[in-house]
Amino acid sequence: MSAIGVAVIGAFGRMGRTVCEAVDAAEDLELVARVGEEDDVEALASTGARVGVDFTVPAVTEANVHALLDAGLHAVVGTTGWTEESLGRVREHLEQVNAHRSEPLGVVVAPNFALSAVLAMHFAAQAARYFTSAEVIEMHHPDKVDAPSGTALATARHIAAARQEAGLGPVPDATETQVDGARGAVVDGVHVHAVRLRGLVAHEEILLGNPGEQLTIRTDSFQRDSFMPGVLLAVRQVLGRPGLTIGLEHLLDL
Ligand SMILES: NC(=O)C1=CN([C@@H]2O[C@H](COP(=O)(O)OP(=O)(O)OC[C@H]3O[C@@H](n4cnc5c(N)ncnc54)[C@H](O)[C@@H]3O)[C@@H](O)[C@H]2O)C=CC1
Ligand SMILES: O=C(O)C1=N[C@H](C(=O)O)C[C@H](O)C1
Repeated sequence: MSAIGVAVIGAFGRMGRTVCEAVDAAEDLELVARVGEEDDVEALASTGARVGVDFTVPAVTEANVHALLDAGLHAVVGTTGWTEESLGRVREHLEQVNAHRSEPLGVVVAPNFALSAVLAMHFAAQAARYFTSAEVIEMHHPDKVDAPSGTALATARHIAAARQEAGLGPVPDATETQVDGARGAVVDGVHVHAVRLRGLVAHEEILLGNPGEQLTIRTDSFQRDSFMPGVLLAVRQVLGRPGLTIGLEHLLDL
């Protein structure tokens, strides 16, 4: 069987370079294009690429995905910054293009491709209904442009959904006076704190508290290699997953 042609968008960034190496090293994949800021994503139609992998910046990732779909490519996206609205536009675009195609296109968007992070989010959502308090602390390298991290946003939203389903009320918090920002950002009622520190890569702690006890769930990516098994899994599976898939957990049957 011939190798799957892969184009990497954001190929000269931290994640893009690591993805290029991982694709190069995989026997069933062929790296056919490295796309930088000056390159045209729609031109990928003539490169033999079947899947485009996007690790760029929040400001451009949605436009890149639309351009990939217009060029007839599947997309795997790790870039953060997605909203319900931007995901909705991709869903609509997929419906339009797939109505005219014999091989329907798929898009996988995941805030984190590391197995430890995906499991941490999953376990946190499972545990959330048993705890009165829940807070998320994400810790990253200081070159990261967005805060809080996409992973922390997703974690907080999963926790909030689990709390709501279990009928839990707001987390207890008697804070009345504070320095602005001292309690972090509040995402669907869950406080999220962002640390930026030289030496870190990508880390997250989920703190769950009850009277007299605490559960801490922690994930650490010490190297960007940690994201690669998930990225390659998504590249291989997106070919058989028409439409929009949000989160690696769906590819892991969690
Ligand atoms: N889902 C996941 O598992 C992970 C997601 N990320 C996310 O991936 C994104 C990238 O992270 P890093 O690689 O650390 O950032 P980076 O800043 O090192 O790389 C971004 C690259 O995108 C390029 N770029 C910007 N606009 C472009 C365009 N229009 N076309 C092509 N390339 C363009 C930049 O020149 C740069 O080389 C961030 O949103 C980050 O949060 C990072 C690690 C893991
Ligand atoms: O920018 C990063 O480095 C990371 N970004 C993603 C996020 O915002 O969640 C994934 C991981 O945390 C690394």
